[in-house]
Amino acid sequence: MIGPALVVANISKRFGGVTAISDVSFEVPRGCLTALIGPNGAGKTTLFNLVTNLFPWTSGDILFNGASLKGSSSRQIAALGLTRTFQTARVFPRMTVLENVLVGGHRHVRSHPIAQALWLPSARRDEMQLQARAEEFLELAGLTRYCHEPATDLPMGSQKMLEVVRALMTTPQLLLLDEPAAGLNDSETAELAALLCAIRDCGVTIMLVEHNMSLVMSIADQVIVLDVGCIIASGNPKEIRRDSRVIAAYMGNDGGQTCA
Ligand SMILES: Nc1ncnc2c1ncn2[C@@H]1O[C@H](COP(=O)(O)OP(=O)(O)OP(=O)(O)O)[C@@H](O)[C@H]1O
Repeated sequence: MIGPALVVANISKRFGGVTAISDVSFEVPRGCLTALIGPNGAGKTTLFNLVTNLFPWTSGDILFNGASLKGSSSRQIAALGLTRTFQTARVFPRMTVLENVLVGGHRHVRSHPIAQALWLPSARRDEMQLQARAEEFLELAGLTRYCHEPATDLPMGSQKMLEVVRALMTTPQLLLLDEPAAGLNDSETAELAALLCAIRDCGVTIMLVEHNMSLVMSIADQVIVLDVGCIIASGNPKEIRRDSRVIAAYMGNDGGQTCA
């Protein structure tokens, strides 16, 4: 596949009198890690919600692999290979870590439902392949030792990693991660950074919304900065770090965020 993975073209979104996104255009290059940053209320999550069609946009278009996502349901978008995680970790309680990961892969089981119900060899083969893939991803994320633990017993950082691993089981082409480092300590953040780089290096395109600037600046290939629904800057981390509009936007924010 050639061309950008995602094209956002002149997208606007209004909620009543509030313009949350105003004529925003950008491209997400294939195989790269793009970070979407901006002060609180800039419109980052709204943009993710538009890409995954949680609600319709007011004008413009969003193309995934060259085709418009307009009118597609969230389920159809997921089937195209676009997977997202949410700000708060959503692990399934009463399931182990491994079971949580397996849930993410069941859409890809090819055996016939009757073969699955009767536990025929084709179904057993599918399940074994799925489990092998899940174990591989858990190892990549350093979660193997928790495999058979209840997922809710994991520390928050590991639950966030688990969510990313479960998303990987859907074989995404584009992974949208909403604040994956929120609530993580420094060593958990470093583990997450390593996991995201490994995923990107496997060819998966990643787009993340993130407030942790040192994480963004250390792993992003491209950074897009939103402020009050508009793009105020885009470029590589080096360019963004010294952009006066970005510095001004963050200096005016009370959240104590710095663009270091
Ligand atoms: N469902 C909604 N109904 C009305 N207004 C909304 C809705 N969702 C978002 N908004 C408004 O859109 C603007 C952008 O919000 P959004 O949550 O996208 O910002 P954000 O950059 O993700 O912020 P944060 O970093 O705090 O999560 C805000 O003014 C917000 O109040």
